[in-house]
Amino acid sequence: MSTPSPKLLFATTNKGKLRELRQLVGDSVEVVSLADLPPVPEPEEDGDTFEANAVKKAVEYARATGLPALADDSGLCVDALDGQPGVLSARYAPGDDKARYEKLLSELSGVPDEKRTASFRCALALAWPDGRTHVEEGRCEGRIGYAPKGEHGFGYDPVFILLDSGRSLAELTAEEKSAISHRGAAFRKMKPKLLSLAARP
Ligand SMILES: O=c1[nH]c(=O)c2ncn([C@@H]3O[C@H](COP(=O)(O)OP(=O)(O)OP(=O)(O)O)[C@@H](O)[C@H]3O)c2[nH]1
Ligand SMILES: [Mg+2]
Repeated sequence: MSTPSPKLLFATTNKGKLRELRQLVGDSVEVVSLADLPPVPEPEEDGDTFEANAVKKAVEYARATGLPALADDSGLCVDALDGQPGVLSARYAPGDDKARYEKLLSELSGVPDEKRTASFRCALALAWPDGRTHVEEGRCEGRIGYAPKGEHGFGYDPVFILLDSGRSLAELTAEEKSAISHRGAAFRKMKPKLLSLAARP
């Protein structure tokens, strides 16, 4: 029996997102990641919204590879910073994730608990090689802590505190995070479209 051909490209360069998307999709759809394919130029993320950037990434990766592509544009919107870093979350500070959340903590120094509210947002875009697209969004509410805690997750997770439990997103297992996260919420809305890719004629 021949190996079945891949049905869906996870079009992200972010290993944390890739890990979460793989766990969310399980074995319901055959997937490949960018690392499995010949190099493809990285789209410029010049949109003003998560949706615009997610669609741009999905369309460009689908055209370049000939595969249906699922792209994720996401970020952290902090109320006391007028929604920043928002779509610029990945570029908020040079260096690594730690440098970025440390900058955030320093920007919020002296800001009291009740004004440290924030939300994670995620737009997931599915694009077919012919240019058709479908977008779903999700969000997760919380507040920014005062020091990092937890070893799981990625990005700003160690400083993002959940309102009900007081735990950081980085203190949750991958399954616990996906059950309440912006990405998990967007993914569950997108899932029927993804399953339709796997359907055999
Ligand atoms: O703590 C976090 N938990 C999350 O669940 C999460 N989701 C997104 N982010 C942050 O938001 C930016 C995304 O930027 P982004 O959408 O452009 O992705 P990226 O550039 O890393 O990869 P790509 O998918 O574009 O290839 C990056 O700084 C991420 O750290 C998160 N941080
Ligand atoms: Mg990016």
